[in-house]
Amino acid sequence: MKYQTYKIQHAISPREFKTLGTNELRENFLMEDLFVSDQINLHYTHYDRLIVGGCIPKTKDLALETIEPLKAEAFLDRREMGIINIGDEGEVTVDGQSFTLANKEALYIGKGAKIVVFKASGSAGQPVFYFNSAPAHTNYPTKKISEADAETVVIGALSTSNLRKIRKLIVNSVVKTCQLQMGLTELKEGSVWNTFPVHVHDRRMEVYLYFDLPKDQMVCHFLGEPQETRHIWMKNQQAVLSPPWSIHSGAGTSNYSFIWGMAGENLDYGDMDVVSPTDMR
Ligand SMILES: O=C[C@H](O)[C@@H](O)CC(=O)C(=O)O
Ligand SMILES: [Zn+2]
Repeated sequence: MKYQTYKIQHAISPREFKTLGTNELRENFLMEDLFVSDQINLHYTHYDRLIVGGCIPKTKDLALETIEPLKAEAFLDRREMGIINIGDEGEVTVDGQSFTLANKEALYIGKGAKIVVFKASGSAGQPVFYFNSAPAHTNYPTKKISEADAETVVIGALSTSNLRKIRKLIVNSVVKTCQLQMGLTELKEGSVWNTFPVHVHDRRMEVYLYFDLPKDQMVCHFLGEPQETRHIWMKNQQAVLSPPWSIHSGAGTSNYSFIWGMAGENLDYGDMDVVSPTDMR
């Protein structure tokens, strides 16, 4: 398929992780060019087989095609998927049913959906769709999740530069999901640290997409075991993988938002092993 690309991301062990230099770290964890006009770009990861994707349907509709590694007729034959729009209002169709997604709205698509189409923007504003897909054991109904449907919490404080609002969009208290969980966190102006104090959850992998980062600003993302950390400098609209054994946290040169997505063992959002800041290395 000309407008669709995919890349395989192999799993890295903690032992191998320690030996990686800057370029190898970036190659194995950073997804730099997810969003290209009129293209669907996918990363098939070997962390819980989560697929990370992005697309900007500008001049043509982009139908999500199966990819060879799935050995499946349709992309979602054995998978579920969550889409979040980080651009202007746009439309996605699932087997002919249309869903309008405003900025920061989500769509859960259940296993077995045959045809998913990201509709061209035409002359309206430009939607930018980000999505995660994980293997699924059963079919749950496709459902749109708006901000009003989400479970929202405000945590952190301005005094510790980590005041942020977490919008849990695809979690089991909001929508039936097999293993995929997704949500969106917005840092308040003046706050730069996400997910601090840090945590790991060896039961689940995670992926972050940073967005709404002002021009020329960067996020320094931290990963690795809590006592063996590394960093990756990231630009707006780039995503980064977090193996189950890794922390996932970042500090920006301004405030920003990010989408988190997880797959793995359980659906308990709060199941995290928190690390004391003074134990970090
Ligand atoms: O396991 C959960 C994820 O790491 C995120 O939801 C954390 C987050 O959004 C935050 O603290 O800002
Ligand atoms: Zn986490």
